[in-house]
Amino acid sequence: MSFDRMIEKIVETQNPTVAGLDPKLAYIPSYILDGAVAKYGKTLEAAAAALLEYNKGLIDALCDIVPAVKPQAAYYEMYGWQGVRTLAETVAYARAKGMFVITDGKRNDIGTTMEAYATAHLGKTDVFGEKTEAFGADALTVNGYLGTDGIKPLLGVCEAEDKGIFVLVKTSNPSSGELQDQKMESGKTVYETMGEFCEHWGETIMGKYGYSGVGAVVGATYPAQLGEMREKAPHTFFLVPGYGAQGGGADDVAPAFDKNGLGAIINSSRGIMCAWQKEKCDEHDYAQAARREAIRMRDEICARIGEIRANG
Ligand SMILES: O=c1ccn([C@@H]2O[C@H](COP(=O)(O)O)[C@@H](O)[C@H]2O)c(=O)[nH]1
Repeated sequence: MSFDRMIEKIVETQNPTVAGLDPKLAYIPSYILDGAVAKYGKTLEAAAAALLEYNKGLIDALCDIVPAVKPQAAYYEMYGWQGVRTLAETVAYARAKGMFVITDGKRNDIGTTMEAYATAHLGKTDVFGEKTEAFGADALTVNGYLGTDGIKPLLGVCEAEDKGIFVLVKTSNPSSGELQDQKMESGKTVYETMGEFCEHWGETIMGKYGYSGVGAVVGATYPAQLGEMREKAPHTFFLVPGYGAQGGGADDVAPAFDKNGLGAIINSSRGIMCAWQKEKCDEHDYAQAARREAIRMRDEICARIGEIRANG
């Protein structure tokens, strides 16, 4: 019902990062693509099979050092139902390897439809009286801008199934301020108000480390707002995208952490997935290149957290 399981994985691996799994065919080594095309032809089936093999290689190489993965649903939906099946298989594979899985779906809708999303991604679907996990993630990203009606259905599922949600608060993209930075009548910004909602929504699903099961997405590309929200939303765990490919670095993400070095998990997707292309190494070494980048990222961020803690 909270992020306790994720926090425990972060502490166990001593690594507050999450590897994004946003696979595109352009990132996948040709030996994997050629094998899939030889088997299935130039079809969606081949693309989905290539994605799965690529993801499994990454998960195998990362599962002992990285606590979590974040598959972004759009990269799977792009390949039709075959791609969506790969999403479900990726989630199951990562969980079987002990990783915490955050499905980045940014779902939102009115109450009854949100109930269906909650059941699909975090809960158990009733199939002719039998309860079955459909996608089975540990956490889901959601958009809270439809208000409490759109979030409440998730809270019950989070409590019953020990799952969590990350609500979009201050996103990493360049135009996020067009709406999110606007001042409301209260004098507070829209993102600050959404952060307050997260604190409130999480009150009933509080965990033993002081963080609830309602987290917030706050971008690494806005370090000042990360620091501001860390103070203003002390019970809200942050999922921080924008490190690496979007320009964020260790200094930028440092304000996301609390005095114990917890409170945030930093995402890198392209930085880890495409490390083999950046390194220009042998394509057969793609998963080990991802591991090298994950270790570099972990060490850079942990060193920065350590400096801050040492300086009080
Ligand atoms: O504000 C947001 C919310 C979500 N994202 C997602 O995170 C990853 C970032 O990928 P990189 O390759 O590390 O840039 C991607 O899945 C986005 O959809 C975000 O970037 N910003």
